[in-house]
Amino acid sequence: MAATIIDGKGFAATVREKVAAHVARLKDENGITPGLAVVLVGEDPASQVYVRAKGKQTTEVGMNSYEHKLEADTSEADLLAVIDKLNNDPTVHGILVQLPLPKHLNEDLIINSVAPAKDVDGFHISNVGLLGTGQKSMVPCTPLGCLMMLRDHHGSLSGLNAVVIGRSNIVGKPMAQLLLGDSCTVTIAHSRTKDLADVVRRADIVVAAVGRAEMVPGDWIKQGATVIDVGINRIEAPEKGLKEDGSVKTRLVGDVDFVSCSERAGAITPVPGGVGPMTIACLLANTVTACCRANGLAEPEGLTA
Ligand SMILES: NC(=O)C1=CN([C@@H]2O[C@H](COP(=O)(O)OP(=O)(O)OC[C@H]3O[C@@H](n4cnc5c(N)ncnc54)[C@H](OP(=O)(O)O)[C@@H]3O)[C@@H](O)[C@H]2O)C=CC1
Ligand SMILES: Nc1nc(=O)c2c([nH]1)NC[C@@H]1CN(c3ccc(C(=O)N[C@@H](CCC(=O)O)C(=O)O)cc3)C=[N+]21
Repeated sequence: MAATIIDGKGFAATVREKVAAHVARLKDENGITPGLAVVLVGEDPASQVYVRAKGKQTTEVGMNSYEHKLEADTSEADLLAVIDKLNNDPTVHGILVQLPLPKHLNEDLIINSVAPAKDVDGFHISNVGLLGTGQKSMVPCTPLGCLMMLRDHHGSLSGLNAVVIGRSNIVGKPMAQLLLGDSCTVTIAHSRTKDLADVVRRADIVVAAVGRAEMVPGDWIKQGATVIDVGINRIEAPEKGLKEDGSVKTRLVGDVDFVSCSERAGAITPVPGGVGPMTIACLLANTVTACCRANGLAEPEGLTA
């Protein structure tokens, strides 16, 4: 049986509609417009694409978008000063510092300088601790988007075996916390895991967040399992021909081999059009949530974990 393809792009559009409706209400009833500030240091081309997409979608749902583009050689002190200004700006409800940062900047220090209440990425140690102890927090956007799709597909996740491949602070670890919060039996696999194939074969839910193109083959997937593919990998696609500069054209693939995995899975997210669009939609959702909390107002329903 061919798997159901989980339409992340469509789901994300629904999330954005809910966000837009809540933003409209905040404006009408409270005279407040939520604002999201994105800070980009340097000129990484992939980061520029994401930041542009975030800015566009932020304004489309009726929120204010503020972009701060800083030179690649910006000093730590100057970056901290920008963040401090945003922390104290009442028109800014969410702050996102685009990662990765240039090597000379201390990523942990920068992340922890964002006011936790405005940390719409959910990366601040305070939010990490709140999530880990089951308290109300800002939840990282990518895992939140994955959780929303899983809940929508399964209803309850209680008692299911979930395997998360990858243990990064931005995807793997918070994903595992959220699945545990929904009463899955959670295994976190990583580069030192023995017999990864065996571990994955036991999973009712597989979340792949590794960063290795198509590394999960279909024969690792238990019949009927749900596969969430977080990976975004650009690979050469000679079948598409050459670019103007003579180099080979590229295409995006995930961390799972979509063709063989979709033969065994019950449901699977595609790349592109799966987790990626949900990540940005959840960023907007977190910004509205942060704005409501900052103003002591009721939060939108169904947009948090
Ligand atoms: N769709 C979206 O919105 C987003 C997509 N991404 C994508 O998700 C992927 C993962 O991102 P991120 O978490 O930041 O990546 P990291 O590089 O921070 O982490 C990768 C993880 O994969 C593990 N790993 C590496 N090789 C193997 C292997 N052979 N077998 C098992 N585990 C392995 C690493 O293990 P170890 O810890 O032992 O080194 C590590 O824990 C990337 O493709 C990224 O582009 C990321 C964020 C958002
Ligand atoms: N502070 C911070 N927070 C992040 O959330 C963050 C970050 N830094 N750095 C980079 C990663 C990556 N990330 C993606 C967001 C959207 C898509 C996305 O929309 N992808 C489209 C395709 C886009 C394309 O065509 O290139 C899709 O999968 O359909 C992908 C990846 C957020 N990240």
